[in-house]
Amino acid sequence: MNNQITFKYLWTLLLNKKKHLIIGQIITIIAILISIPIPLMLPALVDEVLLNKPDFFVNNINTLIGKGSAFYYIAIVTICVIFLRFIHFLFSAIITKLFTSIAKYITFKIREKLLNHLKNVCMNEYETLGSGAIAANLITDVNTLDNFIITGASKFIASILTLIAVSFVLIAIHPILGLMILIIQPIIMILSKKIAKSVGTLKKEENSAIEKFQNNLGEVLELFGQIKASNKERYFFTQSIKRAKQVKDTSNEFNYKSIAYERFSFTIFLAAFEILRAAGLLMVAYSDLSIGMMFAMFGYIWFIMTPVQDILSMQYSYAQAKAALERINKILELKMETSGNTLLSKQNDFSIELRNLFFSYNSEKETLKNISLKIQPKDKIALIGASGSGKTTLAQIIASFYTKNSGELLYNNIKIEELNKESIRDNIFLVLQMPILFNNTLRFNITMGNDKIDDLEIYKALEIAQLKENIDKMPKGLDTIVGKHGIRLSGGQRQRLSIARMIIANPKVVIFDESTSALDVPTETKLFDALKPILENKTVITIAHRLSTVKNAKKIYVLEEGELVQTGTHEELEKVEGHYTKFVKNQLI
Ligand SMILES: Nc1ncnc2c1ncn2[C@@H]1O[C@H](COP(=O)(O)OP(=O)(O)OP(=O)(O)O)[C@@H](O)[C@H]1O
Repeated sequence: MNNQITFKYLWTLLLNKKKHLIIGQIITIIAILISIPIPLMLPALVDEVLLNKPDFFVNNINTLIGKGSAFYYIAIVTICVIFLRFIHFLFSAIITKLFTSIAKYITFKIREKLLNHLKNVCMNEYETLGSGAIAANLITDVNTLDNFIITGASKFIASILTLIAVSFVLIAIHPILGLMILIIQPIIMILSKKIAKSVGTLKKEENSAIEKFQNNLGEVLELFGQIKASNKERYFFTQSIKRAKQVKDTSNEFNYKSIAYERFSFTIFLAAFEILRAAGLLMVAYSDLSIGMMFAMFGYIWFIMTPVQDILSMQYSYAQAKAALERINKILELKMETSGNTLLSKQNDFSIELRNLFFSYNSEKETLKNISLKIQPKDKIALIGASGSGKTTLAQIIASFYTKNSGELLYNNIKIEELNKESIRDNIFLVLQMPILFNNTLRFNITMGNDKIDDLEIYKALEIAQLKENIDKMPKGLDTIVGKHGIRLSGGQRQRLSIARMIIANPKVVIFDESTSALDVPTETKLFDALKPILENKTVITIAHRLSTVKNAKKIYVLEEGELVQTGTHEELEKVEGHYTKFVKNQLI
């Protein structure tokens, strides 16, 4: 799929920052050139000053500054080394700044692409992944890519260049010892990497055990009262103890083995270092390698550790990035909602018609089967049925949240496929039983962030929704923060807030999905009395379990296991023995 994020796509984004990239690479080369001679400079003085064999450094100091004592030469070279180290640091900081900005640009572009796709994804598709997985993709997986880009764009090339430059220096000083270092050192590091990998597996096992323990503990503590009430302490706490034991076992395994492996790997490195040191001494004894250059070569053994490590970790970082890309692309694979060009005007009333409509959330079960109905403008209809019969689903299909599987859905005799989805949702308001609120002010939740709506209008809506009194009592009034999901409001307050939101939105069609179930009967009656003039000119679809709420509807539809089984007025339906009469009898009981 060409919409996917591939390594090629990352490369294209990288090339958008070509200027930064080129400057970064040039500064990297300069920084490498500055750092390469550092391990060589002071050891060279062993030969030139201590063993009295003046060469490059002493000769140049003599010509440029003048002759002096051993202290004088050592001091000058030390100052130069320290100076070079600071300059190298300065360049490294610039490089980090440049490459970080490139990586952040790319990760921002990826997040932007994902969010732009997500905003147009179908609800049915969205639910296949769920908010948790999507959030993890957008945060953790994109961070993994960020890490890969920084490693790849800056460290990888720099490490290869450093290794090439050091190889030249080592082979120029002493080819045999140089080659030995260049071969043995990476082998040791590969070995340590392998050891680290097995420690990584143990760490994963420990993390998984901790996660299971944490989830179990969280649930047990949250449901402590429930567990006590059902006398199930022994069962639940035995489970928690079992999980705690798994944490003990895996942590124990990881802790001692990780320390042992770490020390083992360092010991192997030191052993190799000793072998190279011995080889160095032998080269001094049996070849033309000077003592000073031998020390310099030891310095380079430490020097190449970082670039070798960076190159080796590139493989790991690449594998991680590949896995992260696969997960990220799952978001981009979610099908987008299609939207037509025809607008459903807010000025004109419209009918809603369903013809042989089928819908399912998943392949296991059909939730709505062969639904056909027509709702005329300003109709007042009711939808009843047992719990799980598909009422909310039907309401959400009408409000165009979900996409039907087959059949037809028409607004004003225009097929949904031809209509602009935004214009449908602008005209249809679904008042839910459990409205989800933003953790923001009451004002924000009522206006949905539309600051053109003034407080006067909000208060009017609140008065109709029977919520004004409650809000007047709150010290911060409309500026009260409602908490996550509206936790600081009661269920009934949340429902009335959603009704106030509907009044402000002023749609053509209102669907009440058990939207007043948390209200007491007097408040509900007052609310619907106040709403009467507002609803008069609107199409109203009411989903309710109370007979009193549905009785006066112009038409009542009865749903049973996703099928429309009865249609008619209260009086008509009452006459035939069937689902509706059962519903009425249940109410009377
Ligand atoms: N998001 C979803 N994903 C998968 N299945 C769902 C989803 N929402 C509802 N269902 C299933 O679809 C069926 C119909 O659910 P729906 O909520 O439409 O019923 P309902 O008649 O409104 O029930 P209630 O009166 O209890 O609100 C149920 O079997 C339910 O489990």
